[in-house]
Amino acid sequence: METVQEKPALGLGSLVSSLRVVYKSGRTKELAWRQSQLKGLIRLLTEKEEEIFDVLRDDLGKHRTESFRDEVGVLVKSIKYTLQNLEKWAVPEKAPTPLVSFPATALVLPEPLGVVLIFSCWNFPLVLALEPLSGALAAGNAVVVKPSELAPSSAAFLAANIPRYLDAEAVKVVPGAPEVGQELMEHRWDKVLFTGGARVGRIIMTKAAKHLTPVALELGSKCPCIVDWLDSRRDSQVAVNRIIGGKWSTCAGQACIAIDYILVEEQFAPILIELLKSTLERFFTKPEDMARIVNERQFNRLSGLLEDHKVSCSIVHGGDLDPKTLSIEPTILLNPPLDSDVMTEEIFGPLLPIITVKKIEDSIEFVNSRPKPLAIYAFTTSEALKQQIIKETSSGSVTFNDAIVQYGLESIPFGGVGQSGFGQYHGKYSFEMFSHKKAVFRRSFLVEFMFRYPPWNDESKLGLLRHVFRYDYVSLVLALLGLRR
Ligand SMILES: NC(=O)C1=CN([C@@H]2O[C@H](COP(=O)(O)OP(=O)(O)OC[C@H]3O[C@@H](n4cnc5c(N)ncnc54)[C@H](O)[C@@H]3O)[C@@H](O)[C@H]2O)C=CC1
Ligand SMILES: CCCCCC(=O)O
Repeated sequence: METVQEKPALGLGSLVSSLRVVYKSGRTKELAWRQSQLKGLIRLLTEKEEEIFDVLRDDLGKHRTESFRDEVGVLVKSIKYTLQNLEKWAVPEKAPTPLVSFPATALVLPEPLGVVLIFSCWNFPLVLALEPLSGALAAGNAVVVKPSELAPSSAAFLAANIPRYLDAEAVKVVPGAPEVGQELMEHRWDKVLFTGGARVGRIIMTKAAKHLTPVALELGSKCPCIVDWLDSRRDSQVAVNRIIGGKWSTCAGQACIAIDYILVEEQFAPILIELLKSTLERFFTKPEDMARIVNERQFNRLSGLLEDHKVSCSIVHGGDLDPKTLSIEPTILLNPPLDSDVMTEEIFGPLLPIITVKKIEDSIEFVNSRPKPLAIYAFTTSEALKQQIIKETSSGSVTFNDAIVQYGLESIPFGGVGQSGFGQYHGKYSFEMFSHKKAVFRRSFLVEFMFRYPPWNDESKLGLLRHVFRYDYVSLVLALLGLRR
């Protein structure tokens, strides 16, 4: 039988082995342990709030208010929701049993997977590590978290504080370069959750295949925002507020569920652009009102998207870039070429192309002609258009008349579909992502249906089986009494 040869480790093999020993002790399975870990996370987030604001400012230039909204606040709310519901989620579900197995009982028992690995991304370095971590702990696993090296202050914060607030033997933070991630993937895990780009996602899947390790991939995409004409001036302003919130106000658009581009009927584009411009001027009055670009590589990638002359000619607002501060002002493009990189690659930054269509319904074909996105947004009061979008498009989620805030719902799953990823988490979905649903079936010796066994010497057993599988109790009893075949 082929054995997977583990390559020489960066000393991580002993880390994985130690976690398996801790998991085998059984303590992570205890409900009290799980609850204590969740309470530890809440303490970490509340007691260290100021330090968290500092590291998010260091890594991404996020204002403390934005950091509370998108990371600390949303995390504490989510973990409290898990704590409130964990006991209920952990209870086995009873399942009905068929007549053929009478008498019997069946249930579905959630059990932890074992030792799991979480890769988080740099743009929301706390929430993308601790949201899945909370689910893995709630499910009773031992966990390794590999934060991104592109948010070094946040990674260092997690490495220093997770052992102080959680069970340091059962929860490990392994910061470091991609090579550390490569090395971690040489080992067998009971589940890997990867958040990041498709390029690395493929590497993760390839390495996981050696050990048949189940993987969840939370990847990126181009999230469209369909903007229908809104009769009310107030609704139009609210829509523009929320479009800005779903783009520039959330990590400067460096978000997997940020609005990537807008689709709008051509006659309404000028009105929309003017409203966007006036609102941007009110929202962003000083540099710290918007996060910066994470690093020079991403800055150069984004400025490269504007270098194409046909694209730069399509700029109708913004376009200023400052390599010294890695900041790019909110930029709006009107009908850049559809074959340009800005319309074919995930933007993941503060550039917003507006594409005009003849009829708003044409947006659906436009969206469907591209890979399935993580999120679709549509601002409309037309129920018909909403139903058409729900029925005729496919995406990780669809949000009407807002953007990005769907991330804050613990009650609905978060995750991609198709090339935007697979595996869903948040709330109970996080618990389920890191649980195995074990079927438990109990039979009695009391009743034995001999007609389930050979010798098949006549058709009578077939007749009885027919009655049993049809739940035809009367025919079964009459047949057993010899009064019917
Ligand atoms: N679906 C979601 O929840 C999210 C998706 N994303 C997506 O992530 C992308 C941005 O992330 P990127 O800068 O591409 O990060 P990345 O994909 O390069 O890195 C992500 C993580 O993988 C690790 N890593 C990098 N190379 C590795 C390797 N060869 N082996 C093992 N681990 C490795 C990194 O250290 C980091 O922890 C965008 O496409 C964005 O849409 C970002 C945030 C959330
Ligand atoms: C608001 C928090 C969003 C986190 C996931 C993302 O869009 O990258």
